[in-house]
Amino acid sequence: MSIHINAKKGEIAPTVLLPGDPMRAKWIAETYFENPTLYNDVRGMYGYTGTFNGKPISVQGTGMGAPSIGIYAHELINEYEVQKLIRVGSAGSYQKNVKIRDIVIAMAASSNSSFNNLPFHGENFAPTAHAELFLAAINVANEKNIPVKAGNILTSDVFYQEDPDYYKKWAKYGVLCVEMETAALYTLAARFQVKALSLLTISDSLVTHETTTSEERAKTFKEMIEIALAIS
Ligand SMILES: O=P(O)(O)O[C@H]1O[C@H](CO)[C@@H](O)[C@H]1O
Ligand SMILES: O=c1cc[nH]c(=O)[nH]1
Repeated sequence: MSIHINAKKGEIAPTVLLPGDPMRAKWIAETYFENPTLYNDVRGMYGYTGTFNGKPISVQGTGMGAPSIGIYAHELINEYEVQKLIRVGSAGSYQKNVKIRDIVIAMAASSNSSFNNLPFHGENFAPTAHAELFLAAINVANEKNIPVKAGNILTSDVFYQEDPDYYKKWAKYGVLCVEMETAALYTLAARFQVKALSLLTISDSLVTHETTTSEERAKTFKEMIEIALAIS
């Protein structure tokens, strides 16, 4: 057992899918896993292990923001020897051509979070996807005819920005969308030499102010989960 996960050693698979929402973890386990077993309910942050096509796989809710995913990723890697961490999240679009329901694969994660500033003392570490996982995800998307966009994203500590135009400075540099965890995940994966990738589905747009219903989100999350499972 670790501080935030009450699983025994060996109960978590070497590959873990990481949604922010613990209810999405439950949905993924119950929809896609064979024989899912709940291994964690500490703080309601559900974690399940099952198999997919006979291969062990886990899914663990991470909560929202860099500090929260930082705790779960750290414990999964260091206490449970997880080797492959695949975030399956939602994000807000920063570009006109990144539309709601689109899937974005995060090549890199810019950030306004202090998560990376603290260890690097103000110098800049560039958090990037694991190249092998990134290429595998692009190949699966092509094989399955699932359109995806890939590029730089923003990991933000703030969901409700005071300035409604805040997004524009990032958009100008080609940043595709905003979410709240990937930079921390990629940095920890680099630190502990494991593989990480973030797959994101656009749930709303900062540009057009469109949003998706929960039903629509579940439907498009399906394609993102299909990619994640295929590279797991
Ligand atoms: O849908 P999830 O994975 O939680 O991701 C996004 O949604 C949350 C904000 O609503 C943040 O965690 C953000 O990163
Ligand atoms: O962090 C997030 C996630 C979805 N939509 C946003 O606007 N921000």
